[in-house]
Amino acid sequence: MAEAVPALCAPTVVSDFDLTLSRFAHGGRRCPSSYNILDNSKVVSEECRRELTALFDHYYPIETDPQCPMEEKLPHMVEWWSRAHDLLCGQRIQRLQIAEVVRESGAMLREGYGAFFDTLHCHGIPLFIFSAGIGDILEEVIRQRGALHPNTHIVSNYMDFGDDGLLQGFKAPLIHIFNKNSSAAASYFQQLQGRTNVLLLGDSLGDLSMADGVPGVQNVLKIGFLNDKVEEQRECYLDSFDIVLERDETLGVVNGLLQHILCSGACGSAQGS
Ligand SMILES: Nc1ccn([C@@H]2O[C@H](COP(=O)(O)O)[C@@H](O)[C@H]2O)c(=O)n1
Repeated sequence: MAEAVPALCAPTVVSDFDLTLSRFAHGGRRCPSSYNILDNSKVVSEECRRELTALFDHYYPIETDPQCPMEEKLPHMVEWWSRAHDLLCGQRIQRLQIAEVVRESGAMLREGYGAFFDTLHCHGIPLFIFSAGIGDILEEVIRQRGALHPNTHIVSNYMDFGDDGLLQGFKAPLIHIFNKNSSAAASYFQQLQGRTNVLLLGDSLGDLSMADGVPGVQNVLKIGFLNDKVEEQRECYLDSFDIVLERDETLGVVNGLLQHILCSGACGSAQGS
């Protein structure tokens, strides 16, 4: 294991999962989000899949409408997540089926994910994944790629299984695309006290608030993956993120930045700063 970089020099990484650490597209086809992995699996009936697709077709355009203010989108997002959870809970999904569902899915992490997860682990840099997806699914995606290390902490929508092993609900609080902030992550944020630099990775404007509430933070470098509706959303993304990566399916820029930061951090500590 490489030497841990002093906390003051090293950043904390706060990242979204779906379509940020996971790919948006591959070979011209869209890759599944953690919800899509479950929706498209054999543990969901055809009828339920049709209903979930209808929800996606109705709500996704609202989620990504650059003309619609966030406050107006909010009730629609709560409605989408709640209706999808109700449908999934009617499917008799077993805890033991999750690993197989992920194995049989087309889930893909962005190119360069191995270097990304390993670098953070080796240098003792906390990785906080804040996702409005399904925690059990995304955690399994990372685990199956051998990239789930103890420096990773995930806050997401985790499934609640009953004593019979069947999905009976989702644990509170419900995390949707526009409520990712300290209210859902306050206790974990306390552990980050003293780390003043944050590298924030996201693909949605809702991801911009993910590091709000980390105590004592001085610098947040915001990197945005602009995957979809690129022309319509470019201006807004450029105004909101420090770096915007258009249709970039890799973690190359992030890995390059990490190397640079770690190199300067190590130099700084050698000079006693
Ligand atoms: N029933 C649903 C609800 C949400 N989604 C998509 O999942 C993404 C999860 O959000 P992240 O914060 O992890 O990026 C979001 O972009 C929704 O479009 C879904 O597919 N089905």
